[in-house]
Amino acid sequence: SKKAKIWRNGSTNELEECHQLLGELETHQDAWPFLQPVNLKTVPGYKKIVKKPMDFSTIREKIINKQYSSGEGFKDDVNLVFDNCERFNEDNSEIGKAGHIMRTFFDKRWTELLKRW
Ligand SMILES: Oc1ccc2c(c1)N[C@H](O)CC2
Repeated sequence: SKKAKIWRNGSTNELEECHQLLGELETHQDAWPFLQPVNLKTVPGYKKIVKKPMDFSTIREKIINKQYSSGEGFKDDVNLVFDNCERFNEDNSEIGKAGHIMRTFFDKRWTELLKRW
């Protein structure tokens, strides 16, 4: 829920399950556009167009540094990766297609996790 400021039932295994799911995202064959931050110095327009850059390595750092107060914050950052991708890339481009595949994969796994919590 929006107001949740702690992990549901306070269990640490939710945080571990987000960390495991992140591993599945990082090892997916279509993850390559999302593994590292976009280089704002070399990609024309990206810094202006994408207000909140996000990538899987940044999400990993945030988990490790306990910067998520809820599973929702983790989910929001993963969705931010895919929303940024849609903003900057044509749907039928290689990176645009990878973003749609990765979003579909994440949505399914996230739904499965929510059913278990
Ligand atoms: O042609 C290009 C070149 C660089 C990038 C993209 C497309 N899309 C990524 O979202 C951001 C980086």
